[in-house]
Amino acid sequence: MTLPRFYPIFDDVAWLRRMLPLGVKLVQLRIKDQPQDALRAQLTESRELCRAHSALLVVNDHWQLAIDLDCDWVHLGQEDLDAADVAAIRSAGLKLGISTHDKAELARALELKPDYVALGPIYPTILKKMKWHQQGVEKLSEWKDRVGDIPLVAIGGMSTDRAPGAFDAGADVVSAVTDITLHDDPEGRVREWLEVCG
Ligand SMILES: Cc1ncc(COP(=O)(O)OP(=O)(O)O)c(N)n1
Ligand SMILES: Cc1nc(C(=O)O)sc1CCOP(=O)(O)O
Ligand SMILES: [Mg+2]
Repeated sequence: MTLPRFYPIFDDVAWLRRMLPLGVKLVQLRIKDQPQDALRAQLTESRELCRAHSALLVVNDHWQLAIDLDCDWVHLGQEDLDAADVAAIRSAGLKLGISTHDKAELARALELKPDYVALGPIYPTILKKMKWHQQGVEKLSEWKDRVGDIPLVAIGGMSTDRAPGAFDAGADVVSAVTDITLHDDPEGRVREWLEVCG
């Protein structure tokens, strides 16, 4: 499977309203700590916006809601996998992306036949506290050897300047949050990302 090479992550549908018209074709909605009705409204509008812009929407964490709302993709981390019903996700036809941080997590992910594998944090991230030290781009080459044709996503501290190095090392897709959301001109930054990612 070939995925778009630029994969921004946002915490509110309002970002999707702004960024999808610029040409973003793969986007994750990563919402923490919202009540179920608000989540449902966010996912429903995001699904419709992505359909209207021919973009892929990946729902982080909320796999049951993604099934219920007829979404196409979910992203799960290792702790999410402990509680998720992967068989239900698969039988509902959803595609699945999985986070990995070490070889044991990668082995677990590969057993589930993921539609992409993410490796992070490639560089230090300020988005959330992580127990993992930065992996470095070299680890992307090792991961690419291990995942073969499964798309490999580089995440964590990524920027437009760092993206080419990640692609050269073996990433198929580069994901970013704060490089966009904390930028003075998020739309301008997304345009730069789209250019860098070709
Ligand atoms: C593309 C991508 N990679 C990694 C993550 C992290 O997932 P997870 O470890 O479950 O952590 P949270 O994002 O849920 O805090 C991701 N969301 N997307
Ligand atoms: C959500 C997330 N997961 C990571 C992982 O390594 O699994 S790093 C990360 C944060 C990415 O944000 P930023 O681009 O601002 O560093
Ligand atoms: Mg998660």
